[in-house]
Amino acid sequence: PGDTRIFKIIVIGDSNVGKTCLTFRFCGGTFPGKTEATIGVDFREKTVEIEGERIKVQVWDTAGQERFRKSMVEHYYRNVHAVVFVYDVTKMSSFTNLKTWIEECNGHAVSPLVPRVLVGNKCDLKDLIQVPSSLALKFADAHNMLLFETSAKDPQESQNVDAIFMCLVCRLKAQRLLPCRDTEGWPAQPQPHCRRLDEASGKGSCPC
Ligand SMILES: Nc1nc2c(ncn2[C@@H]2O[C@H](COP(=O)(O)OP(=O)(O)OP(=O)(O)O)[C@@H](O)[C@H]2O)c(=O)[nH]1
Ligand SMILES: [Mg+2]
Repeated sequence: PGDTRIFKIIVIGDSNVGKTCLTFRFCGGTFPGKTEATIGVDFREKTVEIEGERIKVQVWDTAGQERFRKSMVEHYYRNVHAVVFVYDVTKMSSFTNLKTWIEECNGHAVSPLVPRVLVGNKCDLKDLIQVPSSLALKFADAHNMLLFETSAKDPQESQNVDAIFMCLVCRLKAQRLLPCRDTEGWPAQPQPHCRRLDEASGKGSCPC
C-alpha cells in the first residue's frame, strides 16, 4: 500500500513506423510535429489509475535503426513486463520484418507470459495502405497477440492509442505477483482477459 507499481513496456519495430509518435501520443497526448530517429532509447512515462490503484507506466521508446540500438538491446529486454510490436500499414517490409523482431525478443529469454500486442500504425494514410487487416489479424492470431490498427497522428484515434497501453496495464495488473520483477515468479497461467474496471470509480476505461 502506498507503493506505486511500475510497469516497463517496450515499443519495438522498424525505424520510421512511428514508435516515437505513438509513445508521445500516449504519454503526452499530442503528435510531435517533427521527430528524429531515436538513438538508443527514450523513456516516457505516464501514471494511470485503474480500480483505485495508481500505476506508473514506463514506456521504453526504442531505436529501430540497427546502428542506434545494438549497444542497448540487452537493456530493452531486461525485466520487461510487456512488449508492443509496431509496423507501418503503408509499408509491407515493416510488417514482414516483424518475425525478426519477434525472434529477437524470444532470443532474449522474454517469458511467453509477458503480454505482447501488435500495432499497425499510420491508418490515417488510407490511400496508401499496403498491409491488409486480414493479413495482420492472421499474423496476430498466430502469435497470440491482440491487433490494434491506429494512427498516432489522427487526434480521433488517440483513445485507441491509449487502449494499446491500457489493455496491457489491465493484464499486468491482473497478474498479482507484480511488481516482482523476476519473471520466473509469474503465475503459471496468463490472464486471457482484462478485468472490467470498477464502473463506480469512473476512472479510465478498460479497452478489452
Ligand atoms: N501519417 C502519419 N505519419 C506518422 C504517424 N506516426 C508517425 N508518423 C511519421 O512517421 C515518421 C517516423 O515517426 P517516428 O515516430 O519518429 O518513427 P520511429 O518508429 O520512432 O523511428 P526510429 O526512432 O528511427 O525507430 C515521422 O515523420 C512521423 O511524423 C501516423 O500515425 N500517421
Ligand atoms: Mg523513434
